[in-house]
Amino acid sequence: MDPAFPCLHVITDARPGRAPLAVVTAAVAAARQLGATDRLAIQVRVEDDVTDRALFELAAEVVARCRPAGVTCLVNDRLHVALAVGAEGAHVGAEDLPVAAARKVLGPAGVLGATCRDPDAARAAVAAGASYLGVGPAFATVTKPGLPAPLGPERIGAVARAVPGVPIVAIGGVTADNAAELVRAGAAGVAVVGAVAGAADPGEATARLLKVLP
Ligand SMILES: Cc1ncc(COP(=O)(O)OP(=O)(O)O)c(N)n1
Ligand SMILES: Cc1ncsc1CCOP(=O)(O)O
Ligand SMILES: [Mg+2]
Repeated sequence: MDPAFPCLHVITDARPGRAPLAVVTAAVAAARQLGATDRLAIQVRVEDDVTDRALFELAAEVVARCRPAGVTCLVNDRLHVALAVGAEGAHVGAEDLPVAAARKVLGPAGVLGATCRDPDAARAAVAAGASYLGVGPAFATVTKPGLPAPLGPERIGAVARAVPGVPIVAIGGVTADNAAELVRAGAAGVAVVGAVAGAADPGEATARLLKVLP
């Protein structure tokens, strides 16, 4: 697996009342303080009713904070915005462009994540051009409604074994207290919303996660 692949994906929470840019600034600063900016990715994720213009403006500000620090920036769902802001890549799921189409839009060099929940879907997504896989929900989460039952570490490990060498990013209910269990099961890293965006001190929360990840 690529040692440079970020093991911590902090996903923005742009719901009303949240402060995504303050969280991103704190997370990048925490990673910089640990000399771990190459282990951090920021995924810009907004609710579906947010306009492309609003997402573009947010993502451009995130890239402006990530690029100088060497932090990877990914954009959720909307490939055209990822390209427009010069992000390293994007993440797609079942309601987004199919992986092969997303790869075509992104080009061969982009980082393309795909959501999977089982070994067959994982093999198909990698064959279609996914660079890494987001697998979950690992544990119960209230951040995203309507998800299937949690997979747990074992089933996330089964997905990882199906696609050797492809980074598996576990997502859903992940915290600094359960992240190491997911890595032991086979995940290359984790993605979080609430554990950082909902923390009283997002920088400290980022540091705690980086300290328990490979
Ligand atoms: C790292 C990572 N894994 C999974 C997801 C979920 O993406 P998706 O299935 O497209 O759902 P939305 O995030 O669009 O609601 C993710 N964003 N990141
Ligand atoms: C977008 C998404 N996809 C699967 S779980 C999830 C939300 C994860 O949020 P949290 O880290 O707060 O559980
Ligand atoms: Mg999506």
